[in-house]
Amino acid sequence: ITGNKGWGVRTLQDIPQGSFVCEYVGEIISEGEADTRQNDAYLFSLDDKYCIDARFYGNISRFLNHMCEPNLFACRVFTTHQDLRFPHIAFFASENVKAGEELGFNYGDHFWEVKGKLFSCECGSSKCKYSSVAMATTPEDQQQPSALPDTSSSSGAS
Ligand SMILES: C[S@@+](CC[C@H](N)C(=O)[O-])C[C@H]1O[C@@H](n2cnc3c(N)ncnc32)[C@H](O)[C@@H]1O
Repeated sequence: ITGNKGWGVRTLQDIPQGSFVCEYVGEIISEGEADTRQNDAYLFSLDDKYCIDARFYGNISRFLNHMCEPNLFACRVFTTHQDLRFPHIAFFASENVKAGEELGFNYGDHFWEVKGKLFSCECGSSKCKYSSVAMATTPEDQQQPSALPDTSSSSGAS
C-alpha cells in the first residue's frame, strides 16, 4: 500500500537502466466501448481509437502508479505483427532503480487534466506537477509576476 494512491509496485531487485520490466496487458477495446465502462482507472490509451483496459484482465502493470519523476517509460513495441493500431506497450527502466523503490510511469497531461478535478497526485516528488499545492498554482498565476507593470526602474527616474 502506497499512501493515498492505493496499491502500487515495488521492485525486489536492482533494475539497470534500459531493462525491460513488464508489459501493459489487458483487453484491447475501442474508445467507444471504453466510454461505456464505469471504471476508467485501468485504461491505457493507444491512440484516438483504441485503448487497453486492465480492469478485468491484466497483470502487474495495472498496479503501476503515476510518478511525476518516473523510473519507467512506456514504449510501443511490434513483434509478431506490424499493425500500428495495436502496439504492445512495454515498460523499460529510464534510470537505474534500487531494490525496494516504487516503480511508476508518467500517465501524461491528459490524465491529470481529467482526473485532477477529482484527486491530486500523491507521487511525493519535489517536482510534482499535479499535487494539491501545484494544482492550486494555475499557469495564469505563474504568469502574473511578469504581467505586472515593470516598476523596477521607475524609482531611479530623474
Ligand atoms: C492503473 S491504477 C494504479 C493502481 C492503483 N493504485 C490501484 O490500487 O489499483 C490508476 C489509479 O491509481 C491511482 N493513482 C495512481 N497514481 C497516483 C498518484 N500519483 N497519485 C494519486 N493517485 C494515483 C488513481 O486512483 C488512478 O486512477
